[in-house]
Amino acid sequence: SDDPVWRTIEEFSGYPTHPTSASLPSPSFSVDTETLQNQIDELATFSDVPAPAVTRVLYSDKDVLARSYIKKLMEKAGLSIREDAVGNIFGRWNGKDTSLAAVATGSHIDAIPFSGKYDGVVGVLGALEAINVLKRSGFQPRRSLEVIMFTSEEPTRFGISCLGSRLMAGIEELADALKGTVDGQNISFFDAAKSAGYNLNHEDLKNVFVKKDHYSAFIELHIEQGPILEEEGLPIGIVTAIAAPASIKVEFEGNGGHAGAVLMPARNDAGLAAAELALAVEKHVLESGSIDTVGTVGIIELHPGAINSIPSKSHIEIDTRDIDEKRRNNVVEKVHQSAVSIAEKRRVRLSKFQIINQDPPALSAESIIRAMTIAAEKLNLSHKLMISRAYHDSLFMARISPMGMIFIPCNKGYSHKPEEYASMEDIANGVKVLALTLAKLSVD
Ligand SMILES: NC(=O)N[C@@H](O)C(=O)O
Ligand SMILES: [Mn+2]
Ligand SMILES: [Mn+2]
Repeated sequence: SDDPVWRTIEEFSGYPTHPTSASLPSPSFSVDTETLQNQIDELATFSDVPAPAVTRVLYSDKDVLARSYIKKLMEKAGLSIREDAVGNIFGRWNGKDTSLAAVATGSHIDAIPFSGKYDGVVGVLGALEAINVLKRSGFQPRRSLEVIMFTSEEPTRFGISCLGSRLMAGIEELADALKGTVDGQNISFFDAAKSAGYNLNHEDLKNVFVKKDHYSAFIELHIEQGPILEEEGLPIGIVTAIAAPASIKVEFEGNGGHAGAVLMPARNDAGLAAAELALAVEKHVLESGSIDTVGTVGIIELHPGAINSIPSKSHIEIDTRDIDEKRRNNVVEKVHQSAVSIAEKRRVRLSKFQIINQDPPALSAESIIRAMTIAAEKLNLSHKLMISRAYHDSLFMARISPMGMIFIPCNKGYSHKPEEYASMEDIANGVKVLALTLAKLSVD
């Protein structure tokens, strides 16, 4: 064919994609943008808050509705559907040689409180459309292609990020920790899962573990969640590494007391200890010597939470990241020292300093970076190599499979807020690069 994309697919698959019989209309390598936009908009309606914001928390009623919606779309795409014990959902398109390890792609649909409708969603609905694009083109994969909707990439309900992909990566500690894990309403992980239709007990968690060579490759399409691609007018980002996230839960306890009657010298205010620690996080991050080090205190809760009562207990959750694991660990250590010295100085008890996760960064596989680069070039889409400062399920899929990520621009780099937005033109470009990359990797 004279069409560069076809030539590429023919090259990839080693056989003509254009069915020779004159009867079949020649297909076009195009994304059904209207349907895809409708799907993104419809999925956003499964939310616990009114539009344009989206809140969709793990195993909530809206999450269950959204999961059924995804399964319906997988069925429509002609995929065979499987769900594991914690609700990771798999849609498979069998290749010509099902004995070969499959190529997987996917992302998440859970959304933190008051966020947008593109984070993760583009990587799930876009993956399904990439499959549809290849099917419409008459392409037949050699390796099977599998779309994965990961359970709970966001840490909202149980404070654990990438819960589904961590378990797939076989992280035993997490399986153990889930035994005693409860959410803010004291509902256990297992009870929450049961309420969403996942009747599992602790023993079942190991069945979620995936063997190292189960997949030959994993690719995730995602909005950049930063401003670079938009600022540089580039449609495609090829991710080379994902920064290393860590999260910490800290609690201080003091005597509390009456806001009027207790004089300042007699106080040991757990609230002020929390405030001081939050500023210490910022100080340690700013002193790391690198712009790549970030730190956020996204949660501070005070008990009893009354204006005229001195806080007797404070609960703080800290998120710190860096592409340099050692530098990130230094920050974690310094934050720990600050928590201890603040507790001493303010005569409060440091009742909890719990490191929830302290993950290493992940590198993309050269082979997949090459396949994504070729795909972008064949599609005449300018692109750049870049790192991801946000974490993704890819961070853990990299432990069991060669990994790669495709970024598309998003409005002003906004994310985790209702103003999050990616144009359908940019999404369609991402879907095409993903489709071509999947085609290539499925015949490798
Ligand atoms: N991609 C993304 O937003 N992941 C988040 O959970 C994060 O905090 O990085
Ligand atoms: Mn997110
Ligand atoms: Mn995401």
